[in-house]
Amino acid sequence: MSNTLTDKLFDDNDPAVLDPFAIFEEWFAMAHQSEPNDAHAMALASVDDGGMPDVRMVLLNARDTRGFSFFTNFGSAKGVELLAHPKAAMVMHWKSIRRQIRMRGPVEVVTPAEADAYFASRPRGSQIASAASKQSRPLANRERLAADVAALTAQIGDADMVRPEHWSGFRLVPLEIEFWKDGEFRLHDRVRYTREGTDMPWSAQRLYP
Ligand SMILES: Cc1cc2nc3c(=O)[nH]c(=O)nc-3n(C[C@H](O)[C@H](O)[C@H](O)COP(=O)(O)O)c2cc1C
Ligand SMILES: Cc1ncc(COP(=O)(O)O)c(CN)c1O
Repeated sequence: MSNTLTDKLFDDNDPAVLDPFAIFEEWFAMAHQSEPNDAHAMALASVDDGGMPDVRMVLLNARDTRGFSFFTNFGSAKGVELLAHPKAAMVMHWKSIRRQIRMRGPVEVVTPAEADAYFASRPRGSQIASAASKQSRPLANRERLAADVAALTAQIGDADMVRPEHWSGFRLVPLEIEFWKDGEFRLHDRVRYTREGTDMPWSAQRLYP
C-alpha cells in the first residue's frame, strides 16, 4: 500500500478532496529530481486587446498559498497584456516524468516588497540586463543592446542596483488546476480541481483523457 498524494488523487474509491497546492508540491519535487534543467519553467498564456492568445515560457519563482508568481518586464507584450486583461493560463510539462499541470485564473501584481526581494536575489548581471532591456520592443541590432548594458553598468558604478519600476512580478491565483499523468495507450489520468473563488472550497472531477 502506498499513500502518496498522487495515489489518493487518482483513487476513485477515496473521494477525498485534497489540497491541490500540496499535490503540486509533490509533483514539482519529483520534477526537480529528474528534469535536466528548468523544472520550474512554465508556458504562460495571456490574451491581447483583440482576443488573440499569446504564449511564452517564464520561470515560476515564488509560490505560496496565494498563488504562483513570475517576474518580468511590465512593458513587454505579456506585461501589457496582463495589465489590460488580468487573467492567465499556465502549463508545466515534465517530459522526464510524463506529467502535466495546468492552471487558470486571475493574475495580480505582486507587492513592491516582494518584487524588491526577488530582484535583490538575482545576479548583478541579470539585474542590469533587466534594467537595460526594453523587453519585446524592436532592437536595431545586438551592438545596441551591448552599448545600452555598458552605459548602464558605467552609470551605476559600485552602487547597488535598484529594481527598475518597469520590472516586477505577477501572481497567478488559480481557480482551476488540472493534474495529468501519462497512461498506456493514451488512457491518461486527469483530475481537475476547481473553486468559485479564493475563499471557496476546492472540488475535484476526473476527466476523460
Ligand atoms: C525556459 C525559459 C524561461 C524564461 N523565463 C522568463 C521569465 O521568467 N521572465 C521573462 O520575462 N522572460 C522569460 N523568458 C523569456 C520569455 O519566454 C519571452 O521571450 C520574453 O519574456 C518576452 O515575452 P513577451 O514578448 O510575450 O512579453 C524565458 C524563456 C525561456 C525559454
Ligand atoms: C528575460 C528573462 N527574464 C527573467 C528570467 C527569469 O529568470 P531570472 O529571474 O532567474 O533571471 C528569464 C529566464 N530565462 C529571462 O529570460
